[in-house]
Amino acid sequence: MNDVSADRRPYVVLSVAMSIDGHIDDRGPERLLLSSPEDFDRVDQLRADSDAVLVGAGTLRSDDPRLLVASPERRAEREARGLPAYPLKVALTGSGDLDPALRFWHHGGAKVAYAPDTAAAKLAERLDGLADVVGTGAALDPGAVLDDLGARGVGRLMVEGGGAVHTLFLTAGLVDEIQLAVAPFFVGDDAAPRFVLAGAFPQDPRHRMTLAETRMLGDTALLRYLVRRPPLTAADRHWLAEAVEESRRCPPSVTAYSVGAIIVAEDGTELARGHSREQGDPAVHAEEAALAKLDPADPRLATATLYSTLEPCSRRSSHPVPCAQLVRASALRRVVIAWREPALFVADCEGVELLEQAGITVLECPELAPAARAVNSYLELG
Ligand SMILES: NC(=O)C1=CN([C@@H]2O[C@H](COP(=O)(O)OP(=O)(O)OC[C@H]3O[C@@H](n4cnc5c(N)ncnc54)[C@H](OP(=O)(O)O)[C@@H]3O)[C@@H](O)[C@H]2O)C=CC1
Ligand SMILES: Nc1c(N[C@@H]2O[C@H](COP(=O)(O)O)[C@@H](O)[C@H]2O)[nH]c(=O)[nH]c1=O
Repeated sequence: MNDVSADRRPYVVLSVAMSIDGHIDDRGPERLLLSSPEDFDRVDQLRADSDAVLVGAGTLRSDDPRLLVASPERRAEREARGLPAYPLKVALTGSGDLDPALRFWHHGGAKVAYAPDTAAAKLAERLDGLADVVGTGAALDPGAVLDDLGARGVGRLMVEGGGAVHTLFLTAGLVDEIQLAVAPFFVGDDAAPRFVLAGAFPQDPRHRMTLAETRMLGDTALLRYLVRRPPLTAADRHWLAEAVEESRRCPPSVTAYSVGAIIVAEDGTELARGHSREQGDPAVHAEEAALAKLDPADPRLATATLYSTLEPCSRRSSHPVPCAQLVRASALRRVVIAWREPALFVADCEGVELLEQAGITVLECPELAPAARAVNSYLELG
């Protein structure tokens, strides 16, 4: 194993589709289709957005999945960004008993398998170069898996299941986000596989997750939970609401968002604020305008928070440097946003991911998203 610290671990998104009664499959020989076509498309997008996709040995044996990015456009888009067409494929096994004939090993790009040390040597021999095989110590250790993936440059990991693997990562407190698709039917069989097994989950009645988003995908409901984010404070809500007020000052534009941003020191002092297109500059963004008013060496920035009504941009045509990069280049380490950027001007904004990859804490306040969005109701947001 590579010896690296936990701060290089990837952001972990757990994705699962379950029936209303919490099952992720039935007991039949075929894979049960729970997702709607629209939800399968979400899964494909999430794979394309990930650096690695991980499944457990149980899923490999029962479903024999190929675990690819199906869309040629998404693969081309990855390649245009300098990435391999397919994310790294990752398998977890306790026993090391994985058949080299499984389709997993023969499609897509690079593969890596993790197993306890006792099983790893046997598996490496059996796979004979089909995948990198890495021992994680005496047990199958998910933290060691994340350390090794981080050292391989994986910034964003998608965990696709099944139930034992979901339980392993969740009970270890290693999941950042859950994308839970709920299919509109019952399986009605106690013995069918469940989303999770019994276990001690850090998220219990006293530690509730943040429901960041609900989305209708055909007949399937997508629930997006932020799992291990510290809760927002009353001061965070106050300042974000103030940023929404600031966004109302933006000169109208049918080709750009109206955004407000405020930078607040740890002691609650407002340091700077800005809004889109302020002072007659048709291209300036709110975060950029606020940052420009501060000395980059201001020592208060390191413990300050940037409140922005919209996710900082990751690509832009207006100015050369996107706001997520400006924030990364500043001393700021904490960002609170109300609203993720919809796919209107940019297909896939990665502002939050870019910030998190730089170790910046990003918190979302879903209850202020409708207000931030309402200021932009003149745009065709879909
Ligand atoms: N609806 C959905 O979104 C999805 C559904 N599924 C379904 O999930 C089911 C499979 O789930 P499940 O059987 O739980 O299998 P998993 O895919 O979770 O893999 C379980 C295996 O991983 C290894 N493992 C996991 N945790 C540990 C641990 N703590 N210590 C040692 N080894 C560990 C073991 O491998 P080994 O056996 O080699 O020792 C274990 O058998 C299938 O029916 C599949 O269709 C799967 C993915 C998504
Ligand atoms: N049935 C089911 C899922 N099943 C999972 O999808 C994976 C196989 O993908 P592929 O290689 O593309 O065929 C595998 O892990 C399988 O268990 N996923 C979902 O999002 N929704 C669903 O309804």
